[in-house]
Amino acid sequence: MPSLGRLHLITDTRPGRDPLAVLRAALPVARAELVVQVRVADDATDREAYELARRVVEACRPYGARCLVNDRLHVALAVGAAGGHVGADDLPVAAARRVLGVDAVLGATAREPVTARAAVAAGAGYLGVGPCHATTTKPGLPAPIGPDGVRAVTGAVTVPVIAIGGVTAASVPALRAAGAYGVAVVGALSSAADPARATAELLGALTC
Ligand SMILES: Cc1ncc(COP(=O)(O)OP(=O)(O)O)c(N)n1
Ligand SMILES: Cc1nc(C(=O)O)sc1CCOP(=O)(O)O
Ligand SMILES: [Mg+2]
Repeated sequence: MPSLGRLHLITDTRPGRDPLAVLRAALPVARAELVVQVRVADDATDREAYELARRVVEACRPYGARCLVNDRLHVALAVGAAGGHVGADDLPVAAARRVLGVDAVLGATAREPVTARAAVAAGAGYLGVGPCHATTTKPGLPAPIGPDGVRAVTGAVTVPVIAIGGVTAASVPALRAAGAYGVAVVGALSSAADPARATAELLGALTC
């Protein structure tokens, strides 16, 4: 199985955003280093999630980039995505693993070492760890854990840790120094004036 990409782009489906335009800008720059996580609003229909995920899988294919689907694992299976991502309100990790199968990419959210170890024992292949910094993209999150919180998790597991929450190119070096394998972003690409350039900056920070 190919190694996990280091730059995870999470789709921004808030009103006025164009997640496919951001994806089309990022793909030629990041290619197989890009993982696209299709994340839709809770009140989006399965049909809407399916249509977006189908288009993302199609766009990723020529670049060797992989698509994951957040929460809705039946959509991941239906579009032939590489896998999915689950958190505390979603299917338990072991159940998600049974749904997706042994070869799928399965990510789980973990905010501290105990839940991180439990998620890995249950079958997670990578962990989404955060929020690293303050973010306005998702309400209701706990306080930011910063690079020290990321370090606590990376010290407890051997799977790749993807740092999330308020991540920018400027914050990547400290997160890498804390042991993060990669980062997941919404705003750093979706709100960028030039998403291709922002992709290059994030990648540069991730790979230096
Ligand atoms: C890479 C990554 N990390 C964490 C999350 C958050 O997942 P979750 O806690 O299930 O919250 P929702 O995204 O479903 O609102 C993520 N999606 N990706
Ligand atoms: C979807 C999500 N989950 C988070 C978590 O910490 O679990 S933070 C987040 C949003 C990340 O968006 P941005 O890059 O714009 O801060
Ligand atoms: Mg979730």
